[in-house]
Amino acid sequence: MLRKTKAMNRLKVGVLGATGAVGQKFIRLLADHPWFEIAAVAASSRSAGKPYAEAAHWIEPIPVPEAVAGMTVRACEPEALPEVDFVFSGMDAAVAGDIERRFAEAGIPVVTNARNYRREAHVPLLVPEVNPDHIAQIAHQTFDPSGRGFIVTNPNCVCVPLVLSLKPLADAFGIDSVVVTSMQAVSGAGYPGVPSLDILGNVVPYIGGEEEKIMWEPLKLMGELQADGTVQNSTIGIHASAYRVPVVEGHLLSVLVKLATPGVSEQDAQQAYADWQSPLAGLDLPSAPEQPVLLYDEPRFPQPKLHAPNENGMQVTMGRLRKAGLFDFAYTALGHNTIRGAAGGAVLNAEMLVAKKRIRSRN
Ligand SMILES: NC(=O)C1=CN([C@@H]2O[C@H](COP(=O)(O)OP(=O)(O)OC[C@H]3O[C@@H](n4cnc5c(N)ncnc54)[C@H](OP(=O)(O)O)[C@@H]3O)[C@@H](O)[C@H]2O)C=CC1
Ligand SMILES: N[C@@H](CC(=O)OP(=O)(O)O)C(=O)O
Repeated sequence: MLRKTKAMNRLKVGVLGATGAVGQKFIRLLADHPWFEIAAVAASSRSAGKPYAEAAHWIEPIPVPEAVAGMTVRACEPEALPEVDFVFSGMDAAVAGDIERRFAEAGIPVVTNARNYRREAHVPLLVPEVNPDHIAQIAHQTFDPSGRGFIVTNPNCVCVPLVLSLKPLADAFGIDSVVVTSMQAVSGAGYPGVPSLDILGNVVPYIGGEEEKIMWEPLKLMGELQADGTVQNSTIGIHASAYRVPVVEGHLLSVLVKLATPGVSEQDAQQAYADWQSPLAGLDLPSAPEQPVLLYDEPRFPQPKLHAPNENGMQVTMGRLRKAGLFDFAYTALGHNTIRGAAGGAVLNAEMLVAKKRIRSRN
């Protein structure tokens, strides 16, 4: 259930990569969205021309939404989606770069989950509760001289719970360094993903390319926007180790943090979480969680099975905040990887872009 918000004429959206694991999550989240209406679904030439329900190997635990099931899948080309106001992208990163650029050049805003443009100098890497000011980077993009078309990205699915859980500490005390170990759900690898013989009853201590993203993306997310539209990356030191574990949904993180302020007590740290205010409060965005970060007292919490679905999968949960020997604090954090860390994060980004009047109806 989305939050009830003020009624508006729904914007027409296209979903690129609509048949994939993330694409299906978009379809599910958008099926009853109060601001957005799915006008078109698109995927590779393997799927184009087929009814959506036939082209997609549907893995969501609800039936394919009726309004989408019979839609004909289109090619991922701007000319094939003339009626859309903007597109979401859940395309394979191997092809997303060129295709997303073509949509932006054609004047169609792209809100993407793929990794291709995250490091681009003028492309926002956005978590709206953490760096909403980075939206101003859009004005410096050169994809479309008219300024209508642009690209906004959401981060890697580990980085979302990492930066959201660090943010209250960063605002109150500053952060010197972080060591994070991620225990990542199999759904992060898409479908069919990790072979069952590799992951059942097992842990795989390597996910290709993941640690590099976890060590870099938070620096941009927590960096400072400059007048020329670039971001001066944060200088926080981050070390990451990424593990694949036999969990279906929810990436669990073990985090060690050294603060920039000495002598912070456990009570002060807890108070920082209690006092922290989301910059989204009052914006009335349909997918925004009431409480973006929830810190549990119960030492057995959070757990992926119990808490990844909190607030429709959009809340980051934390627990076991405690003093830690060589560092200042240790804690556990959890985020729903395919919702908050992927499609849901992108939908929230689009809602923020609508609220900031960066996305509008093209008619
Ligand atoms: N799974 C996750 O938790 C997360 C995934 N991501 C990113 O999201 C993206 C999608 O991931 P996921 O859904 O798991 O991947 P899938 O492999 O399940 O889906 C890929 C999608 O891309 C489409 N596609 C493939 N080739 C082309 C092409 N040449 N032209 C147009 N469309 C094409 C596929 O269409 P078709 O069905 O026709 O082949 C399909 O719709 C990736 O970039 C991934 O890195 C990011 C964060 C988390
Ligand atoms: N690598 C992530 C999913 C993913 O595709 O991430 P990214 O969007 O950063 O490439 C995982 O396995 O859980």
